Amino acid sequence: MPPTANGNVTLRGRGAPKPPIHPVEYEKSIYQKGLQYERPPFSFHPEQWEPAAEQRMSADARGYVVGNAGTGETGRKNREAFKKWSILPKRLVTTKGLPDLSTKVLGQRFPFPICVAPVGVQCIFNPDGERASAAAAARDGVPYIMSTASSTSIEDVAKANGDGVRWFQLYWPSRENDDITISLLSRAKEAGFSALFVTLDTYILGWRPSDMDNGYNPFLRSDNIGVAAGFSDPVFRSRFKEKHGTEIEDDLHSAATEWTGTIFPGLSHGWDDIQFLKKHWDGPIILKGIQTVEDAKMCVEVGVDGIVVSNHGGRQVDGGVSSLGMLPRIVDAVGDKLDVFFDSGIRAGADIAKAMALGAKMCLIGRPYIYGLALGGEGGVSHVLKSLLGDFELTLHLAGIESASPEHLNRDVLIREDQL
Ligand SMILES: Cc1cc2nc3c(=O)[nH]c(=O)nc-3n(C[C@H](O)[C@H](O)[C@H](O)COP(=O)(O)O)c2cc1C
Ligand SMILES: O=C(O)C(=O)c1ccccc1
Repeated sequence: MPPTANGNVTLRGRGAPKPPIHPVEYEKSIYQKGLQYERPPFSFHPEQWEPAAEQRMSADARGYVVGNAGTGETGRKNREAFKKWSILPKRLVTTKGLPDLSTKVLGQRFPFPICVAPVGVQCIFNPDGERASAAAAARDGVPYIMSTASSTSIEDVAKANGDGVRWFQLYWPSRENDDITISLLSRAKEAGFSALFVTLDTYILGWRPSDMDNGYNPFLRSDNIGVAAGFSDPVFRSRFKEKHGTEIEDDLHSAATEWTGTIFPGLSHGWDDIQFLKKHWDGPIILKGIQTVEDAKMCVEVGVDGIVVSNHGGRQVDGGVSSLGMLPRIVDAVGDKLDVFFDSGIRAGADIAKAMALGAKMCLIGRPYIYGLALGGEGGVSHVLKSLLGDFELTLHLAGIESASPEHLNRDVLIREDQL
């Protein structure tokens, strides 16, 4: 095995992950161990993760995670968009080692171009929920984005993530609740979250037939599993007491309803409000849910550090455009002015390669790691992350692509299938 190309990547700042193992080592160890030793908790086939996890979940959890908005058209388009592009493998490309998978975002170099997407209420899928996924991400050298809608408190997620890199995703309360927003941001900062991802596409949940068929809202379960991040907030707690005259614990249902209404306020903020976040967050700000060139240009204008080209996995606007479809235009318009992250539809290593070739600097992994969590807790999340990275690494290596940097992984390595 050639020496690792990225073994000596250095990371600045707090929370830099330990040098991770090279993804291909995962494959090597599996072949070497064969069937004699411990096997991964479930299949390596990325397309089997969803059906396998579905079998393990309750109908409610299944509908919630697999479900999309409306007819599911945008969810399907997200996947179809990847199939329109194909990789052009090159031959007799001599290299000194395996490809360098590192990427630079937010002024820092990271060993791998993936991070864990913010996904709410993970205790639905495994009792360890966010603790398990945050621990796996840290172990595998992948940044973890914690959702405001987590079923674990900010401080407990930070603890599980240890010296990993962690970023906080904000579901942004409306401006009359600025004190709650400030409290969430200061707790996140205090707990070592170094960047702020602000989700713009979900000020109210989309039209979700599966959840409505099941009468299911993960926040409003009788066991109150979905609300830990809010119930642990001192400002939310005192606001609730002022308003209702009781402690949260004395009226859990009202408190859960109140928390849902706080982080999904029903109306959108405006571009002017971004200045408020800049004032109260000392660190990079990334706006998540961008799908148009016009909005991407506005993000440059208001002076944020990055965007996530995302349609929330097709869960918000049914009939909306595919996220990958919009990526190249958005990159052309703003790619040299801020960092472009990408999600919605990544399911395998080749998908990461295609999104990066179209200009993304880092991809957020969404549903696949939740399937890993449902199938195998922390080990399951780790298996998914390592599998995606190993698959990505060998895809680049065997296509003669020397690194994940734009110098090597760019549009020249892709061709449109419909133009052949
Ligand atoms: C069950 C579930 C819960 C999610 N919760 C959040 C959330 O709390 N905050 C957020 O910004 N995005 C959330 N998302 C969206 C993801 O961050 C990401 O954009 C999406 O999963 C990408 O699509 P994909 O999983 O189909 O690749 C959620 C997605 C799913 C599937
Ligand atoms: O389902 C989602 O997409 C989402 O963002 C969410 C997260 C937590 C609770 C409810 C919805």
